[in-house]
Amino acid sequence: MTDLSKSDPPEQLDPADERRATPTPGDVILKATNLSKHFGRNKSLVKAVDDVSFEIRSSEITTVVGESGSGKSTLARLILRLMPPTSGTIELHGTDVSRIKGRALHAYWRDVQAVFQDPFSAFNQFFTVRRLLSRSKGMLDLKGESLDDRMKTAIDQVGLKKDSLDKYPHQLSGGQRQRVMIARALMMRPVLLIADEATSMLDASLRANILNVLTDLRADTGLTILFITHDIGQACYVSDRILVMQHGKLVESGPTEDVIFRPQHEYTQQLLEDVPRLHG
Ligand SMILES: Nc1ncnc2c1ncn2[C@@H]1O[C@H](COP(=O)(O)OP(=O)(O)OP(=O)(O)O)[C@@H](O)[C@H]1O
Repeated sequence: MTDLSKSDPPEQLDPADERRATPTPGDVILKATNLSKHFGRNKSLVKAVDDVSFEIRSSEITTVVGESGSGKSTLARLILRLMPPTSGTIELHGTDVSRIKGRALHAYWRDVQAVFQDPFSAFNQFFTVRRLLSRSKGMLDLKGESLDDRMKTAIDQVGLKKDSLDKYPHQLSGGQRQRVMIARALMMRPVLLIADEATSMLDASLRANILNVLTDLRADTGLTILFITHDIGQACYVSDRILVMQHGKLVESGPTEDVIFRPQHEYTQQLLEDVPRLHG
């Protein structure tokens, strides 16, 4: 019989790691405070993101909605840390990540993954899905799991069959390719998945399909998602919370029900007028 009193004490987790490992649904995992990104100067100054504050909660789908040019993609790029903010902060699990560099930034890029509009550009037409997914091997923290198992889990989570791994891009539909891109992101076991206009290049039926993949992931795995769209109808379909952006400003935010059925800001009301059936 093992003498438990003599066994090694359990490894102590850093409090931040502990929160990461077991986030409670609804906990704030990412917090943006007075975040701004300005381009140009003087007369050509563009305030793409202008003093924006919000929180993203664990196991929720938060959607940023706004018309073209409202600053959605710039906000996504800031959160992805593809560029530094002009001012303001981004905290992940309470740690300021707005200006991190080097290894810390690489670790952050594992935690915060993204899928973009165009599921075609990332594919090399001569590579199978397996080869495409294997390319992220160097960035993965497999924790003893085999690469093959990690790939199969991810493919399964997005509702693709295992034989998809041996397919070439031309053998997949646009929707299937976008699922592969989501699987590639999931292989990193991200804390947050950003889907930036991830359905825009798909036709209506495939669009619904991808939205369902996202809502299923949230329901089945507790994944936290930041969904970015110009379409308030899609925002209503998938979101727990909605953030409405206009000219770089956050003009309204709240639980989906409140924003959709009791919009306070004129701009939100205007966006909703374009979706009469939904509003009715
Ligand atoms: N690198 C840049 N240099 C200068 N201006 C930029 C840059 N990136 C974005 N902008 C400007 O910032 C504003 C917001 O752009 P952004 O792409 O974030 O909006 P968006 O809501 O995502 O629009 P879309 O849906 O059309 O992509 C626009 O006026 C855009 O021209």
